[in-house]
Amino acid sequence: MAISSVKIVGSGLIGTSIGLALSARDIRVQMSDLQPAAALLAQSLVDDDARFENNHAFDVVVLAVPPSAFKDVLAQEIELNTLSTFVDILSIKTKPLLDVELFQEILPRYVGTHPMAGREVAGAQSARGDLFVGRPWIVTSGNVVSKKSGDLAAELISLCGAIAVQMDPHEHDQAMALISHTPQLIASILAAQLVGSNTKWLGLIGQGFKDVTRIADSDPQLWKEIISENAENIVPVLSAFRKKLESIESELSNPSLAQSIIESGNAGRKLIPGKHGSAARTYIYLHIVIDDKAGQLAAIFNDCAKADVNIEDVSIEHTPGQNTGLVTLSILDLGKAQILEEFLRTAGWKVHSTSN
Ligand SMILES: NC(=O)C1=CN([C@@H]2O[C@H](COP(=O)(O)OP(=O)(O)OC[C@H]3O[C@@H](n4cnc5c(N)ncnc54)[C@H](O)[C@@H]3O)[C@@H](O)[C@H]2O)C=CC1
Ligand SMILES: O=C(O)C(=O)Cc1ccc(O)cc1
Repeated sequence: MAISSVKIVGSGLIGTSIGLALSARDIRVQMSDLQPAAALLAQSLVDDDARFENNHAFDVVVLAVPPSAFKDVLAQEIELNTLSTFVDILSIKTKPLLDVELFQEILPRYVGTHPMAGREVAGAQSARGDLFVGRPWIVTSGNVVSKKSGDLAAELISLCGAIAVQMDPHEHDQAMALISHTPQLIASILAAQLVGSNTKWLGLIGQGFKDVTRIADSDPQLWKEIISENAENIVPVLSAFRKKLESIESELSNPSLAQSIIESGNAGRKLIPGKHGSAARTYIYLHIVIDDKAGQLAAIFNDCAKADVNIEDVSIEHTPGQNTGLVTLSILDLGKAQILEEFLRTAGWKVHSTSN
């Protein structure tokens, strides 16, 4: 392993999550931030015992700041770290590259990246060491990067448990417009429709609305930067969306049109890859009705281990006050799912299977 120490500039959600992941793999980490309180909190969470000399040569310096702070932080860190590899994790890639290109001499030591994992809540207090596990982590720097720096960035991504995906910066920004930035805008606009609406109706809101609008809780200060800096790529996606809305507006009373809208959505959802960013998979779901008492979940997992069947995912539905709950296990292999279903049924569980 080549990385032994890392400096992380920006002790917020992403910087601290990277720090936690690295520290768990015995990498020494220094957290830093414009706000001393943020840096102190992050350092306590990540690696309270870390002590570095003033002129310590970090293997990697991670720039985990908002886009607006990027250029100044980069200039400052280049001065301080004459040998380090620099890795940024900004959500946009074309504009920051122009800033990096002002420092031609560091291009071989500079790797632009973007972890495709995050949360709608900011700050070190929201960080999670497992945030990146199994997630794609885009790398947008190409041939100009030295082998050493490329390898260090790849190692950092791997230590965080993520999967590196190579991409051109322009293509990255176009892709983000479709899969991240326009959805953020639409979720925000949808949630904003609630403002001033009937409070009795608000009390009826269920999980569907919450699922679709979770990211409407995102940080306006960060997103004003991401959206405005990628406006060029977002506008065509938004226009196509607007045209679609206009085309269906006058015809919604037509049941077959309404059906085709929902069917197109079903088709789009099926295209979303499953675990590890691979192609969409077909899962077998085992639904287990459980009694509302302590230890049920542990007992199910215990039986899964006894049956030697790998569980890809698990979800729990439970209504407070109701004396039953529903645990759903996702299994990839049909044969294994059948073995587990039989095993659990014999062990006394109420099991029902479905597939997607
Ligand atoms: N929030 C998310 O889900 C994701 C965010 N990103 C990117 O990560 C970067 C950071 O975002 P978050 O961690 O969510 O934000 P955050 O607000 O949680 O953390 C940013 C931190 O940077 C610090 N900072 C600001 N200016 C600074 C400066 N000049 N010097 C040192 N520190 C400075 C702030 O004080 C704050 O602690 C952004 O560029 C964002 O695009 C990437 C993937 C996901
Ligand atoms: O909260 C979520 O699910 C996200 O998808 C967060 C996110 C925000 C910004 C990014 O650049 C990448 C991921």
